[in-house]
Amino acid sequence: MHTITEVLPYDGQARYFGPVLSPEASAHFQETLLGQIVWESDQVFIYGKHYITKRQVAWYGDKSYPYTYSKSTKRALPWTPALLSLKQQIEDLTGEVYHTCLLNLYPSGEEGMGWHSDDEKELRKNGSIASLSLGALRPFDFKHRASGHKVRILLEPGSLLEMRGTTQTHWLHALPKTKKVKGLRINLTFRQMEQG
Ligand SMILES: O=C(O)CCC(=O)C(=O)O
Ligand SMILES: [Fe+2]
Repeated sequence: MHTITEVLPYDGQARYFGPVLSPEASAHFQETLLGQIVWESDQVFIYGKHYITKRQVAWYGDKSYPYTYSKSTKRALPWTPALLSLKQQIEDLTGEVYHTCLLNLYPSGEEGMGWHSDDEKELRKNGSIASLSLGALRPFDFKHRASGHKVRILLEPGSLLEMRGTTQTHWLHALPKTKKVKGLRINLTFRQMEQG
């Protein structure tokens, strides 16, 4: 069984399960996803300037759900067998059902993700988001919107973090850049849609 650690002190729940995949299974899924997922570069706008990131993204789901970010809309691709297998394992662990998955590929520690919350209107309000990490170990930060309180955790290879309840309302999260990490990391966030 997994020892689940609650990482937020108040105003939401973020449950860290630790590694839920063996190193062998993690390596297998990492290779499969690298080869089979349709990865695309992300676009960001910073102070009105347009940048193409080295981070790559992909969007999969039960149906062709639209997903809008950085002013562009993508449609979810159908699940691959590897994604369905991971989705099933994660649903068994969390007791939730997910409709979509956003994948992020960080080639090294030089790529990260800035402060945000996953509170788009397409997502179920106060739903569950299950974040599975493959590859390099990376720190992951939470910041409370009102108090500024910060919490840092380490996302181990093969680990699962579930954010639920009012987490997205009260807390921001980020994947900080770090020069210390040379290896690649893949993150999968399984999400519940409002129209799921
Ligand atoms: O890579 C991560 O761990 C974070 C990804 C994330 O926050 C997101 O996709 O919304
Ligand atoms: Fe996020």
